[in-house]
Amino acid sequence: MDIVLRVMGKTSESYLKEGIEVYLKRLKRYAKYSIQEIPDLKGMKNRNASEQNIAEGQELLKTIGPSDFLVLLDENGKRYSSRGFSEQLQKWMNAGPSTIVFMVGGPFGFSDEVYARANALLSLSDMTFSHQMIRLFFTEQIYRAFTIFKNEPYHHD
Ligand SMILES: C[S@@+](CC[C@H](N)C(=O)[O-])C[C@H]1O[C@@H](n2cnc3c(N)ncnc32)[C@H](O)[C@@H]1O
Repeated sequence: MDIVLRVMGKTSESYLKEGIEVYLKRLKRYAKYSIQEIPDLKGMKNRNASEQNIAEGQELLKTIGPSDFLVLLDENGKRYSSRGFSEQLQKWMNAGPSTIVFMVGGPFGFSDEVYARANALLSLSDMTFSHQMIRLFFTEQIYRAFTIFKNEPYHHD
């Protein structure tokens, strides 16, 4: 099974790239996890928030297969402890989709069409993070979730 974090645009900051690489390397022994960057859309500066959301949403939805399990990262989604997330991830995996896609929204979040396709909404905090930083925080949480499944001494309650 593949676990994918799908995001709009490249990871721009080297300090984030470096941190993400650390966790991608560590994750190799546990899961088929990757970060897929969808190229930024051109001409967005002249569009209002709702137009941007709709255009980005259409791009994001093109990348979702009919049997993909889609989880949106969203401040208003369900919050878990790291241990709770680890259990929930295992349940989603046990349900047997070939791919679980976690998706990060753009500067204005997601369009209604994307919300309508989502299978679940996941919040990492009540605070809002940049769409760049969330890539690192989420990747570390995925690593943490796998070390919890495996009972390895990374997470301490
Ligand atoms: C800058 S935020 C945009 C959020 C903004 N509230 C909106 O909807 O207009 C960009 C993206 O980062 C992700 N994100 C930021 N903070 C988050 C959090 N606390 N939990 C989960 N995802 C978050 C979400 O995918 C969000 O769509």
